[in-house]
Amino acid sequence: MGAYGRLLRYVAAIRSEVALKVLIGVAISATYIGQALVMAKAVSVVFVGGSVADISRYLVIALMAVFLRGYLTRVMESYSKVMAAKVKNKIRLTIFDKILRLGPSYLNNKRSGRVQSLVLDGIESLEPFLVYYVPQIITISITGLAIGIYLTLLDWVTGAIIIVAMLLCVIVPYLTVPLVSRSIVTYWSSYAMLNAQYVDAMQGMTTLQAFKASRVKGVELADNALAFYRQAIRNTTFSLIDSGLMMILTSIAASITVAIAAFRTDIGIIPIIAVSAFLFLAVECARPMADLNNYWHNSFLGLSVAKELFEIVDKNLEIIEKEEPDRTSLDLGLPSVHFSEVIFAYHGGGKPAINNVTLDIKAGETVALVGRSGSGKSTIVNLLLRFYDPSQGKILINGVDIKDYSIEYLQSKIAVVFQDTYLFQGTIAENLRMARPDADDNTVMAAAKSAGAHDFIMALSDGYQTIIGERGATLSGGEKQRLAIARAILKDAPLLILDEATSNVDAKSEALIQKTLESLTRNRTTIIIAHRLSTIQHADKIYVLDESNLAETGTHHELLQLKGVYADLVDAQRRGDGHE
Ligand SMILES: Nc1ncnc2c1ncn2[C@@H]1O[C@H](COP(=O)(O)OP(=O)(O)OP(=O)(O)O)[C@@H](O)[C@H]1O
Repeated sequence: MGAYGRLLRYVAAIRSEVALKVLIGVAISATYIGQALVMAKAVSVVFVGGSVADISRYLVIALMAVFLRGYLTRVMESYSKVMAAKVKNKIRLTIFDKILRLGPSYLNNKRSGRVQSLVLDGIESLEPFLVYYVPQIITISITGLAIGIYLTLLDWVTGAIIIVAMLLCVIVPYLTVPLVSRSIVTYWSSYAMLNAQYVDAMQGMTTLQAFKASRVKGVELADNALAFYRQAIRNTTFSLIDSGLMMILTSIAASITVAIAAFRTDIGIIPIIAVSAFLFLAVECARPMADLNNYWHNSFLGLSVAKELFEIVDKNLEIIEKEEPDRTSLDLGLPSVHFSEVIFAYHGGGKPAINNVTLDIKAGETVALVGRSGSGKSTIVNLLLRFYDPSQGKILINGVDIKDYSIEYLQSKIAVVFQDTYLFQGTIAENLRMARPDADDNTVMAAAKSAGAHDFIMALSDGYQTIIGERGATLSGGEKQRLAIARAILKDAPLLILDEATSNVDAKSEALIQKTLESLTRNRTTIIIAHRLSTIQHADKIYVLDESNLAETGTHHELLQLKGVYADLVDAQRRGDGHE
């Protein structure tokens, strides 16, 4: 089914609202038709020399129709907004849910500005089609049919001309679809590209300024804005030509109708009142047609965006959940983790990010993963969280393949402190409660205290209610990391992953956090990824990765004695020439 047909399914989801809107639309048309008929009557009364009282009566009825229409139009407009909010919300939820299920691997290859344009502006542009065009075409079918039948009964020749003209008005705009849609697709692409570049420039503002590249980026943005402007003008031109053609077509049809009706009256086939009826009703047929054409043009952007939206809806999930997934085996004591000859390569990544890696982490152990940058440590975490599935090999937790677990259940049992802490626009308390929404204030505060975050939070203007900017823009790297640790403490999951957990904090905070982490790891199975090798000397086991392969395994002392990769890393760190 094409994008149009699929969009209609969303209209079906709000069918009662559409039905009510059509009803109001028909009522509005009825006021137009009523007014036209009354005016026709008034004009014919003038011709036969009727009294002023008669004419005034008709004019009063016409005036009442005008007021009633004004009221109904207002009701319909506000109702349209409610409908629009409902249907757009429904589509946004569907897309958002799908993107979440597609997971990080999907977004890795996308520009965030592009996805943002699609989900926000793209869905916004569906409103004219879903909320205006579709109800209008149903309304026109009903009222057009009624007027057509009425006029055909008055005079079938003139009535037939009006019906043919109305059909042409619906069909003709479709003939320009190939031309206009090409132009709109280009328009949308240049808009999405401009948006993506803008978001990119905003996010990388500090880098641009540090490298004095703001001007170059500004010129690039200006060029793209110009291209977008040109495309917008081209679209408007197409739209105006099309609307102009429609206006000419409807005017010609109305004039021919009235001329033929006048001629047939003159030769005595139809009465004079019929000419007046044709005169006014022909105009009433043209008006909703012009509206329809308008809605059609406004719908075009949405219709081209819809294809892109449905590409997301149709995208196959790479991470598929089992039909009746396991939701219990992770509750059986502390988890053990086993990687069995796991191989994994990212899409477009070329060589495997981890190659034939076997790990054996016993329940309650604290193990460390170390290795040079790019050796595959974070990839192991990504696989454990099922952001990706291994190309070969198996990952077992508590002896069960992680593919057999419900993804939500699996992820609820793992607390991670990522290298790059993501904080959302909102209060500190809200950001912490993400880990456990039902946590009361005391529990939130206790977690922050344990993570060494309480003091700096209290020093902020509104304490836990302080709003932190997007991505925690108003906090230092170390502060963000302590909030991330507090989140992990709040989550209270049996498997804890600390990815470079203390890399962003000063020596004093690090000592404090180390103490917290020691108590935190006591009743958990913990995987620590650390470049500061001093912090993992007491780990039960250290796995050393080297160029995607597992190079060495052992305790700190055993590995030092091996005088291999680990000993080199420790040596390099001692000499103070960086982490590697
Ligand atoms: N999303 C991705 N797409 C493609 N390749 C990736 C992706 N993420 C990581 N890689 C590649 O996979 C390899 C392993 O990366 P990984 O992030 O696991 O290393 P790491 O040991 O955690 O490095 P670091 O200590 O610098 O964080 C690297 O070669 C990296 O370039």
